[in-house]
Order: sequence, then C-alpha cells, then structure tokens
Amino acid sequence: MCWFMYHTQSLEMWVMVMELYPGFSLYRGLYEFAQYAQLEGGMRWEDLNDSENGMKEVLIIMFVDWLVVLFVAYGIDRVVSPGSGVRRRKSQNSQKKPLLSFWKPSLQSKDSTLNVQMDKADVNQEREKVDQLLHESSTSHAIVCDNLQKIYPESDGNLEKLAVQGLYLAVPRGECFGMLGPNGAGKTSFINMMIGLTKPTTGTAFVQGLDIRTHMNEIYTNMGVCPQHDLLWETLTGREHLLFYGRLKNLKGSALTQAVEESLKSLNLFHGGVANKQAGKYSGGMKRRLSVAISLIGDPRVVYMDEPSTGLDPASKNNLWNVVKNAKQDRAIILTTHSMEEAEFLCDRLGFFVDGSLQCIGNPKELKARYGGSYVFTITTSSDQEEEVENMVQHLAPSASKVYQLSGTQKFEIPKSEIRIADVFQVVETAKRKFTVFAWGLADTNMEDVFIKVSREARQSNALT
Ligand SMILES: Nc1ncnc2c1ncn2[C@@H]1O[C@H](COP(=O)(O)OP(=O)(O)OP(=O)(O)O)[C@@H](O)[C@H]1O
Repeated sequence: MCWFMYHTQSLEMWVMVMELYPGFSLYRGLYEFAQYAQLEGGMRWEDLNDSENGMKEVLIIMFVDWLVVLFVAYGIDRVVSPGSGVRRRKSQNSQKKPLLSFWKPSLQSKDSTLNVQMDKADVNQEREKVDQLLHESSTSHAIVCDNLQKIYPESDGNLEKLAVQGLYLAVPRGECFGMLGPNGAGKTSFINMMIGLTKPTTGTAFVQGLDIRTHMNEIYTNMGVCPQHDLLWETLTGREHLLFYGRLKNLKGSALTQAVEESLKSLNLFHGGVANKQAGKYSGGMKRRLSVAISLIGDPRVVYMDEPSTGLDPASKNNLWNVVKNAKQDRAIILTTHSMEEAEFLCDRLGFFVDGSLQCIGNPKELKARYGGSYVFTITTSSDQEEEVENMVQHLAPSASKVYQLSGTQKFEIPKSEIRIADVFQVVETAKRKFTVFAWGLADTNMEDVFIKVSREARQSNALT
C-alpha cells in the first residue's frame, strides 16, 4: 500500500479508481494527514489545493461515495421493507388521495391480507370499511384502527407474546363499542396503545384523523381514559382531581367549576362531603366512579373505559351506566367489560377478542341471532334419571347436544328450528308423571352463551392451526 502511495504520479488513474472503494480513500486520507502531521501546523485548508497530496480528490470521492451509498441504501430499504413498498405501490395505484394527508394506509395493510380469515365475514366487512375510510376524507369515525398489532418481546424467560393481532376497527361518533373477551385476550394491551402508554409494533390507529404514532400530544387534549386500575393521588380530594384534569382539558373559570360540580353530582360524589374527602380515603367503588368522572371531564371526543364498573354495588353500577349512556351522545366510547349485562345495556356494537384477534363484531342482537340459533334447556332431576332425561331430549330434538351435566342437572342446546316451545312443555309434563323433576327451564341464547361459544370455537380453531 505504501509503495503505491510513493508512485501515485504514474499510477494516478489507478489510485483514483481504487479510491472509489471507501476503505481505500479513508486509508489514503489518513496517510496524507500523517504526512502533514510531521510538518509544523499539520494540514491546513489551503493544502487541499496542493496537487502533490491528492487530498482534494479523496474528499470529493468520499462525498460522492456517501451520496451513492445513501441512495442505494434507501432503494434497498424500499424494496426489502414490505411496508414501504406497499405504501409506494398503493399511492401509485390510488386514484383518490385522502384529503387528510395522515390518513394513509399503514405499513402492512395489504401484506396481511393472507392473515385474514375468510370465514369471518363481519370482521372482513369491518376491515373493508376501514380501508374505505382511509381513502376518503370522511371524519365521521372518531377511531379508526388500521392493522394494529402489539407483540411483547421475549423477556425474562417469557416467550414473545402476540397480544393484539392485526386489528381493523372503525368506531363512529355517538357509538359505544364494547370489547369483550376472556382474560388475557388483549383488551388492555389495545387500550394501552390507543392512549399512548405503549407503541404499536406494527400498524396504527387514527383518532379524530390523528395518527397515534406521531400525534399523541394533540390526541390527549380530546381524549378521556378510565384505566383498569385507578390512578389517583391519595392526598387530593375528588374535587381537586376533577379541577386538575379539567384544567388539563383547557377548561377555565366558571366553565371549569360548572363542569366539576356537574360531574361530581352525576357520579354521586357530591353529597355528604365526599367531593372534599381525600381520594385515599375513598372506598373502591368511589375511586372507580371518580376515575369515570375524570375520563369524561372536559367533554372529550374519544373515551376509553377499561372495566369501569368493577367493584361497584348494583345501585352505583346502574347510576354509572346511565352516565355512560348519556355521555356517548356525541363521542366515541370504547369500553371493555366482563359483564355481558353491561355490554348489552351500554354498547351499540360488540367485538369479541380471543388470543388477541377479533373473532366477531356486530350489535348484541345480531350476535345473539348468529351464535344463538338454539334454546338452552336446563333440567334438574335425581342423578338416576339422567339417562332417561337424555333419551327424552334426544327424542324431542335429535340434534340437541348436551353442554353440561352435574349431579342430576343437565343443560342441552336445542336448535330452534327443531322444536316448538309448546312441545318442550308437553315433554316435561309427561316426564313429571314418570319421575320427579326438581326444576327446569328453557331460555333463549344470551350474551354469556355467545361469549362462551365464541371463545370455545376460537380456541379450538387456534389449537388446530
Ligand atoms: N408488558 C407485558 N409484557 C409481556 N406480556 C404482556 C404484557 N402485558 C400484557 N401481556 C400479555 O399479553 C396478553 C394480553 O394481556 P392484556 O392485559 O391485554 O389482556 P386483557 O384482555 O386486558 O385481560 P383482562 O381481561 O384480564 O384484563 C396476556 O397474555 C398478557 O400476559
């Protein structure tokens, strides 16, 4: 290499070519620096013009190299990263551009087509709605989730966890959307992404047209949250909490005072000096009501409530439901709950989540009709009569299936198409003449049956795949 340096004049062209390799040009530059280091003052700017050292060429070549590598890396990134590629293709193909520039399809919206299970017509329909909304200027939907996904990385011996899988969801203003699902289904993980506590692994969501990945600060001014666990200051009173959060939402003066007083009254925190008591001295139910009041203060357009009625007595629960029902008039509410009664009472639409993915979506009536094409027949006799009862039910409806049996109590699902209610009465009356029937009942499918059915089917299909 050094020999080469001494003979640069004759081999100038070759050296220039070799300098196109960044490693060589770096070596050449360092070599020249080293030569000048022996002189007094080292290398100066004017020395760049010295044709003897070739430093000027080295710098030009390095700059050109940097530019070329930059563009090559960008190109490779566009080709290798699927999301970017999709986005480019999409914008080329798209005739209609979204008016809101940030309402663009997220990185993986098309690539995940294969992941969508084609048999979930309602879930697919929701996805199509999201796709359509993303290409329109419509702001009718306060919340739009575009292939939202959360993966918790492997840590402390725990395996990687896919908590939310490619979720597509559009919630319009004026709707209360209920997220239902067994423990660990991913409901809280979803809410945590929506409120900015965690970042989505892929995909995104738009709240009032603002991207949760980049515009969370703007979103906060229009968002209310009732977290799963109350986040309250022990030493502040209920009123002080509401004044604090009201100010954060830009309420001032009489508007703030009025909003706080109304909020305290509506959630039964006003009378008996409760409003001026420190939150640390509140009961669990009072804390919960204060959390709900905080989530609604300042008239936020979007509210998330994670199991808001946990720990409330029946009267407080009823009161809370009325507050939420009134509150949803002009805002989008996403609510998670384990109470099917609450879900049915409050929510316009329900989504069932199992293992992080949306299994079905629709209004409570639709879901019951879809998953509940059967009656639930329950009968209690002595254990000795179980077989006879089973035969009787099989005779009544050959497709009936037993779902539960314990000490003489049996539960059957009977397809609605196979029986008339009058027939069931007749069969039971006949049975009563033969043996003792302690109790019996015939019920239409309720949301709990839907919940159990959806969870069971999803888990079975997950186990198969
Ligand atoms: N920080 C975390 N790191 C790793 N895994 C997590 C983390 N948080 C949640 N999980 C896992 O992600 C899955 C979803 O949890 P999540 O709390 O979202 O469920 P959930 O539906 O809200 O449950 P619940 O109804 O019990 O509140 C669970 O398996 C949970 O163990």
